Amino acid sequence: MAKAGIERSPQTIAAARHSRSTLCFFNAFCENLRSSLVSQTSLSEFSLIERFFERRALNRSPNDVDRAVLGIGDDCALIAPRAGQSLAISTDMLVEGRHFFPGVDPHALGHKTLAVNLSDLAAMGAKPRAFTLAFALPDAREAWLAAFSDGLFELAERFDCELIGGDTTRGPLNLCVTVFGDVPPDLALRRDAARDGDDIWVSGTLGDARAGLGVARGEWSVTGDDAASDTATFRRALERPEPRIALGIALRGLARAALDISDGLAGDLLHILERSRVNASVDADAVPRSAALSRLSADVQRRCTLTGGDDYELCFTAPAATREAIEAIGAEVKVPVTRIGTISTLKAAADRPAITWHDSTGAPLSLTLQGFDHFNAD
Ligand SMILES: Nc1ncnc2c1ncn2[C@@H]1O[C@H](COP(=O)(O)OP(=O)(O)OP(=O)(O)O)[C@@H](O)[C@H]1O
Ligand SMILES: Cc1ncc(C[n+]2csc(CCOP(=O)(O)O)c2C)c(N)n1
Ligand SMILES: [Mg+2]
Repeated sequence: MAKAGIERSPQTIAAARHSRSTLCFFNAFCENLRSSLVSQTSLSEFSLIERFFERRALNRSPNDVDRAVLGIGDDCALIAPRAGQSLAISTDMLVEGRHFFPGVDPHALGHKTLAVNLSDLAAMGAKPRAFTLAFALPDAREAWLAAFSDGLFELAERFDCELIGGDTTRGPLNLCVTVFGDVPPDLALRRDAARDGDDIWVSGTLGDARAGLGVARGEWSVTGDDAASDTATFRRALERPEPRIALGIALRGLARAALDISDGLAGDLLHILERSRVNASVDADAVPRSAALSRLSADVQRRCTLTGGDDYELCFTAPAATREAIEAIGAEVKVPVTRIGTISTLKAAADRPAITWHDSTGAPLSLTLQGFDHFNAD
C-alpha cells in the first residue's frame, strides 16, 4: 500500500518557480513528473485511484458488518478475523505477455485478475471477503481504466469482496491481487488430505482455455459449422474464468483434498499427490470436455484437457461414500462434477507419487505429461 513519490500541490510548483534556492528541487520535480505515472494530459496517480478504485470500493452500505475496519486511504487496511474462522490468504499476479496478450479487452482483464485469485479461495472452501490490488501501468488511459475497473468490480460485487488497498505505479503492465477469505480451519480443503480409496473429481469442463490459447497462437484452427461459436467458447474460457466459490464452500466437510486447476490437471493433481503422499489412477477419456473441444482432434483434446492450464476448475478428492452427496451439491450449485479416477497408497513409503493414466476401456496409456511451468513453459 505504498504511495509513489509524486509531488501534487500546485502551490509547491509555484514556490519552486520563484526561488533560486529551490531551482534544483524544481528540476527534480520536472524530472519526477516526466517519469511519474501520469502524463500532463491524463489523470494523476491519486485521482486515478480515487476515481476508478476507491469510489467503487466504498460503494457499499456503511452499516455492512462484513466491511473492513479500515479500507483504502491509510498505510494499512484493518480487517478483524471472525470468531471461529481462519483467514485464507492468496496472491496471484498477471503479467502482460506471460498471462495475457497485449491489447486484451480490459474489461475481461479486470475480471480475470480477480477471478484467478477468487479461484484459490474456492479451492480452499473459503468465502471471499476482501482483496488488495497492486498494479503497474505503462500509462493512465481513462477508457482502459474504466473498462478494467468495471470488469474487476462486477466480479467483486457478485462475491461481496471488498477492495481494501493496493499499490499503483508506472511500469510494464502487471496486475497483482491478494485475496482474503474466511474458512473454519478444520473444514479448509487442503492439498494434503487425500486418502486411499478416495474418488477424484473435477468441476465443469477442462481444456477450453488451452484451446483458446492455441487458437490465438495459431497452433490449431477451428473449422466447421460451429467455428464461430466454438472460437467464442474457447476465448471466453481463456479470458473470463468463473471462480467456483459456491462449490468450494458446499464441499466443506465432504471433500478431502482440493485445488484449483491453473497449471493443468496433470501437474496440479500431482500437487495433491505429493502433499498427501498417495498415487492416482485417472481415466483420461472421463475428463470432461465441452462440445466445442470435442470437435477438435483427439490429440488436441488430450493435450488441452490433461495439460492445459488456465481452466480454474476445481479438482478434489472425496470418499466413495459421499458420491451421491457430491452429485447433489453439483446440481444445487449448477456446476457439473465428474468422477475421473481413484486415489491409492504408495507401494513403498519412499516412492515418488505418480498418476497412472488409462483410457475408457481400462487400457493403460503411456503419457508423459507436464503442467504449466513458467520456467519450462508450453
Ligand atoms: N515467491 C514466493 N514466496 C513464497 N511462497 C510462494 C512464492 N511463490 C509461490 N509461493 C507459494 O507456493 C505455493 C504454490 O504456489 P502457486 O503459485 O503454484 O499456487 P497455485 O495455487 O498452485 O497456482 P496459481 O499461482 O495458479 O494460483 C503456494 O503456497 C504459494 O503461496
Ligand atoms: C499470453 C499467454 N501466454 C500463456 C498463457 C498460459 N498461461 C500463462 S500462466 C498460466 C498458468 C497459471 O499462471 P500462474 O501459475 O502464474 O498462476 C498459463 C496456463 C496465457 N494465458 N496467456
Ligand atoms: Mg491454486
